[in-house]
Amino acid sequence: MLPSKLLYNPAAGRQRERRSHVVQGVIATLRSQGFHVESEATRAKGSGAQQAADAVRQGAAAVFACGGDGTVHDVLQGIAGTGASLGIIPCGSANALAQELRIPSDPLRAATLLHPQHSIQLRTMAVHRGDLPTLYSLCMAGAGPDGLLMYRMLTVNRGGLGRWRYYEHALRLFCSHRFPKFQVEVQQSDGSRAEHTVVSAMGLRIGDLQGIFRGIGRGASIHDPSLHVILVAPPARLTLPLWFVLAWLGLARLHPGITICKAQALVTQETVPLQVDGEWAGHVITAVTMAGPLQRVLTPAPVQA
Ligand SMILES: Nc1ncnc2c1ncn2[C@@H]1O[C@H](COP(=O)(O)OP(=O)(O)OP(=O)(O)O)[C@@H](O)[C@H]1O
Repeated sequence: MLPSKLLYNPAAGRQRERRSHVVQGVIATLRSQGFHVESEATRAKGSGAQQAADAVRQGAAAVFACGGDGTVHDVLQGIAGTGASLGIIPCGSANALAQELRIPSDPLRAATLLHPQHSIQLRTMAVHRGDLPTLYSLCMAGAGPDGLLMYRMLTVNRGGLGRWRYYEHALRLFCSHRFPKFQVEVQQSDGSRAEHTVVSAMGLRIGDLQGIFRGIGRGASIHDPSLHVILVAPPARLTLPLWFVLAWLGLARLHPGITICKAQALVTQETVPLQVDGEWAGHVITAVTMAGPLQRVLTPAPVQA
């Protein structure tokens, strides 16, 4: 039996009143499959990182994040580099990483497919933020409008409306805000470096950001050892909506103001509003690299990395 901890976010997703019932079912299933698992609710926003680190210190060899991408993000901060495996039980309104790994969106069904011997090693992104602690990610980091959106969302009661709250606030932000341009340096896989003036810069590991942002990540993959970089040139009023529409149609590469490339690092030359995995990460000078630690992740079936 693999000593494990399941951290569930009582504030994630919908059907929160059923969460403890679902969690009990998930635990029973995981136990029957070889995980000696104990559960604990996350205590507050971001607390999953410390709780996951404590679980590993107390002997957990796997930590399950039961929630959405935000809960996975929190747990990863606590276990990256420790050797503990990450398990994902989707219960959020956005479960993009689970989907990328072909983990079913139904939590009980997901639990039935996870076994201690089924896992892959994935390289994490390291997101350096000046004096702030480095963050690790398996999903995405974005500087510019998406960072600002996550800052705005800090004060919003999401009230179980899930993604619709994001869409509403994204629209409001676009209508009310001027997005300043900033300089980024892209270090490409062949060692070359290029500077760009942009209004938005993203480093992605997943191809489907779900919902109306679905098309934006097309071409990115968690199994790709390099970073999928998307840069959007000014003027924001023109290039951002055109990007959105063309991405929706699967034609983002036709956008004259968009650069899409594979890279090893993406560095901003000035402070920018930053989001990592859909979480506000500060107004910082940022360096996103593919040099984070390898992370073992439980998957439904053995997959060639
Ligand atoms: N006990 C808690 N109380 C309040 N917030 C929490 C708690 N535990 C975790 N969180 C925070 O909840 C946020 C959302 O978590 P998550 O992404 O897992 O759910 P979600 O329903 O997909 O999220 P959302 O729709 O709000 O993006 C994260 O910022 C996480 O840190």
